[in-house]
Amino acid sequence: MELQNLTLHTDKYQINMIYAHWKMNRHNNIRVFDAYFRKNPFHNGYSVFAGLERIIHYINSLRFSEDDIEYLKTQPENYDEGFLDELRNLKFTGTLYSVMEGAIIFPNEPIIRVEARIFEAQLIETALLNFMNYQTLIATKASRIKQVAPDDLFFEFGTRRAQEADAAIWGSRAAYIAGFDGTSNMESGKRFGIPSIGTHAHSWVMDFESEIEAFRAYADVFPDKTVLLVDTYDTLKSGIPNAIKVGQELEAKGYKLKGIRLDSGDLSYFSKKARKMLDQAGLDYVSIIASNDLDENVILDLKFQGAKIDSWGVGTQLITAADNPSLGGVYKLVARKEKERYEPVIKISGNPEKVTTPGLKTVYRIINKQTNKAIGDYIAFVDEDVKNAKQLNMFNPIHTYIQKTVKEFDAVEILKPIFQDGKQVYDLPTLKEIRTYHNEQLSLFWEEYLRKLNPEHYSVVLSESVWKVKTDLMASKS
Ligand SMILES: Nc1ncnc2c1ncn2[C@@H]1O[C@H](COP(=O)(O)OP(=O)(O)OP(=O)(O)O)[C@@H](O)[C@H]1O
Ligand SMILES: O=P(O)(O)OC[C@H]1O[C@H](OP(=O)(O)OP(=O)(O)O)[C@H](O)[C@@H]1O
Ligand SMILES: O=C(O)c1cccnc1
Repeated sequence: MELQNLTLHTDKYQINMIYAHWKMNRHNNIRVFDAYFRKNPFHNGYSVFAGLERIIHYINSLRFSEDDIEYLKTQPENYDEGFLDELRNLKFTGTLYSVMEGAIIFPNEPIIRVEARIFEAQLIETALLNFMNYQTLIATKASRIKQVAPDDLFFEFGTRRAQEADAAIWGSRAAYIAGFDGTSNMESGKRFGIPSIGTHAHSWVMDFESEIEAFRAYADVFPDKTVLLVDTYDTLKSGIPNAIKVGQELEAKGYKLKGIRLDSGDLSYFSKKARKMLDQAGLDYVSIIASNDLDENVILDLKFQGAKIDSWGVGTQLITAADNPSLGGVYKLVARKEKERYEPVIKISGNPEKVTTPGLKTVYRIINKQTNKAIGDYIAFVDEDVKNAKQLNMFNPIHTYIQKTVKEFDAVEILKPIFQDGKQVYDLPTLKEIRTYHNEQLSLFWEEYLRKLNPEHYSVVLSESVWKVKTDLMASKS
């Protein structure tokens, strides 16, 4: 895949900060940043991580071109020539840990940790958050949608309504990670190997003298792949009867009509009528696909009404995350490396949820050995031995009354090394592997945490050492 250079895809204040660091000769100081978010979107109980592949491509192609440098020269900041030379030589030399795409993740735990020269670590904040926030948001929305009808097929139809091309392309990949089955976007199909699918539009029908001619013509061209859109004129009186006629004609030629698509009106009523009419005509194998501003709530309601729909085309609501259009992921400085020691740093806030958690940390998923289900996530300093601990005190830093001691557990570190000293040490998994990993991850959680309405709160806790450093630092700053 062609790598796109997005080095200037950053906020100006990042460039100005790294310039000021350079002027003060602080730019080589090693710093640690954590990326995390504070609240699940859509009132969901979890989020689904996506965006890592693009972050890896971005970091691997991090280079200021001469064009970029020329642009920087036009800026009123009047950056020194020495700084521009430093930029000319820039590449990522740091270490980056991340959870894997498809992972189930929760608020307030590091999902990406960057340890690098401040010069690099500061520069990449904007793009890294941009990729992580959008793709994780869409994967989470897709997961909610898929969950309401796990045995049905879901197709991503949102390109025309997406916030421009990148969102459409990477959004359809995010949806596929979280369980969608295909996309209408051909570029995503080509780039990522996602199954691409398509029916036809109303314009196809309107371009012929009659609906039946339009259906026949399409079936002639695609005799074994035809899905007919039946709502251009009158769904019950002409659309479905004409589709049945064409289905029977196809049968006579040894083919099978694949499906019909409903795109307006009462989708429950029409689908039940359509199913009956198709079955009575011997076309019980013809599937019914629905579209029209669908989201997880409408689909759930249609399932509840007993709609006879097998496949769902979901566009606008998914690709724009319409009911919660951003994920508020942040990237915070958590430690300064001084002479081989990591000095934890903190950002204080009146809102306890916004106080940062200091130090060089990692995240363990604590799994009950008997049930093989996740109990909670445990944030500890990297040098704490969590895996071999006899017992853990799961102590919630915000809701301090929540405490439990766990004994028979496996601690699985969910942050994985992606770059070590600038070198990529992580082999990119295939999308198939990512989908499998996602499903394995889902199976680690009790359904109480996964349900779409009022899910149980999943515990994300701090080790006692992290909590102590945090409270001591808070006390020292107040
Ligand atoms: N049985 C149903 N129960 C609940 N919601 C439904 C049902 N049937 C359709 N819907 C949803 O109701 C909304 C109907 O929107 P709208 O009134 O704009 O569509 P329409 O008039 O049928 O079609 P269009 O305007 O696209 O020709 C859509 O989001 C659709 O998915
Ligand atoms: O509704 P979405 O979930 O976004 O799914 C994609 C929509 O795009 C197409 O409609 P079109 O662009 O022709 O316009 P329409 O929505 O007015 O039918 C298609 O027929 C779906 O209705
Ligand atoms: O193939 C389809 O039916 C389709 C594709 C994009 C948007 N709406 C429908």
